Amino acid sequence: MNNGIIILDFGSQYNQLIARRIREHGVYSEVIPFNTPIDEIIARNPSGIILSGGPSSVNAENAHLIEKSLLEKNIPILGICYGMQLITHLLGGTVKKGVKGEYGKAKLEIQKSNSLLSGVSRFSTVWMSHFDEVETVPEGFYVNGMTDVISAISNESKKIYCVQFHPEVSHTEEGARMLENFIFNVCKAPKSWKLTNYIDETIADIKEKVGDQKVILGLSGGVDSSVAAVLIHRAIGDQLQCIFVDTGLLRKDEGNKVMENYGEHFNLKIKMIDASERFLSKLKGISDPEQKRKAIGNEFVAVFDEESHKIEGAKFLAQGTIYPDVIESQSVKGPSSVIKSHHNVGGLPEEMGFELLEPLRELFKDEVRKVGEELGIPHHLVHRHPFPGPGLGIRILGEVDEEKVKILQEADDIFIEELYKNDLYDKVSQAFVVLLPVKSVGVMGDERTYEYTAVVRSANTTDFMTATWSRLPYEFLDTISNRIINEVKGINRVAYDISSKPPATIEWE
Ligand SMILES: Nc1ncnc2c1ncn2[C@@H]1O[C@H](COP(=O)(O)OP(=O)(O)OP(=O)(O)O)[C@@H](O)[C@H]1O
Ligand SMILES: O=c1[nH]c(=O)c2[nH+]cn([C@@H]3O[C@H](COP(=O)(O)O)[C@@H](O)[C@H]3O)c2[nH]1
Ligand SMILES: NC(=O)CC[C@H](N)C(=O)O
Ligand SMILES: [Mg+2]
Repeated sequence: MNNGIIILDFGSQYNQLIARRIREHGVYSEVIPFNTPIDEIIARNPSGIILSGGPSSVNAENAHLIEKSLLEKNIPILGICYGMQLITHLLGGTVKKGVKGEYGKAKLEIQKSNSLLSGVSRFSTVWMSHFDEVETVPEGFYVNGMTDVISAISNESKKIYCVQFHPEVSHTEEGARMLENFIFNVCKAPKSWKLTNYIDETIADIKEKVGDQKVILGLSGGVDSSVAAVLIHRAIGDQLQCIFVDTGLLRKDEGNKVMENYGEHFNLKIKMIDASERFLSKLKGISDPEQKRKAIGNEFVAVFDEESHKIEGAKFLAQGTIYPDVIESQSVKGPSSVIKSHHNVGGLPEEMGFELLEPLRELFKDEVRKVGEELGIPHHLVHRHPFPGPGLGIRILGEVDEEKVKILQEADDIFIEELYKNDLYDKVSQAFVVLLPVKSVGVMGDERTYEYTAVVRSANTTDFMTATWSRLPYEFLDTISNRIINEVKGINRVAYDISSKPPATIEWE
């Protein structure tokens, strides 16, 4: 990571965003746990270190602390929110509980500019989320800016800068400039993060690591596994064997499309396993969402395990793990409650006996897409909406059977086709149809009908943690509804989901 920017993770929700913003400037950045030993941090030779925000309070008994000596290594430091409070606390200033805290927008007034705030207007809007506040600043520090509280302080000779607001979120008007000032003016970080270099280096690494052994990979046709497959194929060609499991719960014609797009076009060796009967029989009689997810997840592991051991001499298991998956699994944010059990190959048991190969584990999703495009994967494939492992199994509410799968595939296909036709697909983050186990009365051609209800769902989001429903044009919704009701036998009513996340979730189960 030589010369990149290290972000010490104290549990803020925005850490990934900071890293992405920095990488967008061509500077490498990574998020590591706050309690990483100092030697390890120094060994990475960072150009600068950012101490993130976090839920803890510096005065609390079990506060997340670091050794003060990290602030004395002559490496530029930026403390954000909790990071500012921590620096203040460690260097002899004081932090107290605020009276009401500041949440959301606040007005920042700059009183004394510095290298971090250079070029920032005297008054600007910043975004806050804190309760504690700095009461007195450490010796040698100046107050550079105020909201209702002390909001920017620094000690320029020590190259330590602190802000109480979050420069990484877009609601902080001049936040981008501040981060840019930090990485270039203060840290003098080199612009050495280029995806083309990453591709070349990764291909060389894979070649060296794999030698003349075989690699297997679960290919879903989704973005991550497909980009991983094409990248690995570049490195080792036919030593890569892909396994594509047709769970019977995929979108219309998905199997053929995967074989065509990646088998024919990219010459990947793909073994397609038709396991639809196995999955459908395991789902018989189950209508509880969590039980369905578990049943599908277990069957997936069973099928994958059997098939992978049929491939002689396979030593490596490749996965499309990406950086957010890595950060989420190591974050300090304790265990959160289980809303849904997500399943994917990341959940494959360790005792399968393969060595892991994860060539995308340092990349964010938008970077994975760029790598895909560099490798020649067409735009519409690398910009596909995510599709969950359990597939249509969790979009058919209640018990799943073959007939319902067919009905849903047809309806979903119409929706997606129309989104592309109307140039809307890339404007929404995830769109699909859900089939309800609810029948209602309708009238078609003077005949009474009694059929299922379909719900059209489209969400806009950047991180899939929060989302709003897409404001699709009425005329467009009208087209969808007409086409689905007229063309799909079994559906006589269409509803549009206008719930945001939270409190709803994107999927219905
Ligand atoms: N039908 C399938 N056959 C083989 N492997 C699969 C299948 N479905 C999922 N997987 C494996 O599970 C992993 C996780 O799935 P996930 O949906 O998170 O990622 P993805 O499908 O690669 O990308 P995206 O997030 O764009 O859908 C995939 O990378 C793939 O290795
Ligand atoms: O690979 C996956 N395996 C799963 O089991 C799974 N469940 C939900 N999702 C996807 O996660 C995102 C957030 O979904 P929710 O708002 O419904 O929790 C959305 O993009 C969902 O499609 C899954 N992806
Ligand atoms: N967002 C933050 O980093 C908050 C810091 C600290 N927990 C506070 O409430 O002041
Ligand atoms: Mg997927």
